[in-house]
Amino acid sequence: MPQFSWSTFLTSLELVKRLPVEKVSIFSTKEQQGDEYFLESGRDIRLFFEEEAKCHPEYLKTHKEQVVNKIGHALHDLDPVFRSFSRSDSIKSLALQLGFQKPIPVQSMVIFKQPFVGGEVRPHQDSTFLYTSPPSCVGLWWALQDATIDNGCLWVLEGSHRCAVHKRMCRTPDGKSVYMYEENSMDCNYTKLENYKPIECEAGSLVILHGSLWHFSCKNKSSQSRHAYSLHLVEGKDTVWSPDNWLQPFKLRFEPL
Ligand SMILES: O=C(O)CCC(=O)C(=O)O
Ligand SMILES: [Fe+2]
Repeated sequence: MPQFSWSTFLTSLELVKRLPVEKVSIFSTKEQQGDEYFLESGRDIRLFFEEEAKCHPEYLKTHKEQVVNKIGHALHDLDPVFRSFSRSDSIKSLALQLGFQKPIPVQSMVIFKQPFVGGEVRPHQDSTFLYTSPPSCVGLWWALQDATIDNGCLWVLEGSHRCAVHKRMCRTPDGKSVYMYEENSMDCNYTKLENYKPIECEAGSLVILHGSLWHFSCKNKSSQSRHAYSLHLVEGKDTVWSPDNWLQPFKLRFEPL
């Protein structure tokens, strides 16, 4: 198993300090992220904030490290420390063991689940956002801190990796916003939260998420943060990256491991 490189964690804290608060972009899984700042973050490194930050713009400027929700989405290409970790031999070897022939990292995020304000991530399948034909997305999620029920660990719907990809988030033809599209009818009941199981794990643990697996995480109501690094791979051999995915390679081409 690829060991997490702790220098990447320190780098993410440095990035939060260094990156400008150009725009108070709030990350929410309740509303669609249709704005330009989000849509162009696929091939850049950008900061997103908790909903609470919207009401406290001054606080955000002085204490952004306490209200940052995530940094994304091309750390694995653009930041040298994240790049060397995300493209290490051990991650490539893991991807090959998982059955990838030409693994391509397409998205990376440091997800901060801050004490008291860290927001929920609603139930979803990762292939909804990173769709290939046929679907091939796999998420690698490292706990940077112990993840518990109290601080908002992942919850997964066992067996749902066998479900079809229910919805897709697509870019509108003008490229300026996104909409949800029902790709397949609902073949598993993902709405019953009591059927999900918590994945509590220690700092450094790696959780591998099949792109069709339904998962969510709750708001962090505790005083302990629950930060994570998440890297998504897709298959580059005999698959097609959907031209209407929100995340497009544009000038920064996708590069296999
Ligand atoms: O860390 C979380 O709470 C959610 C992460 C997630 O959905 C992902 O990495 O695919
Ligand atoms: Fe996810």
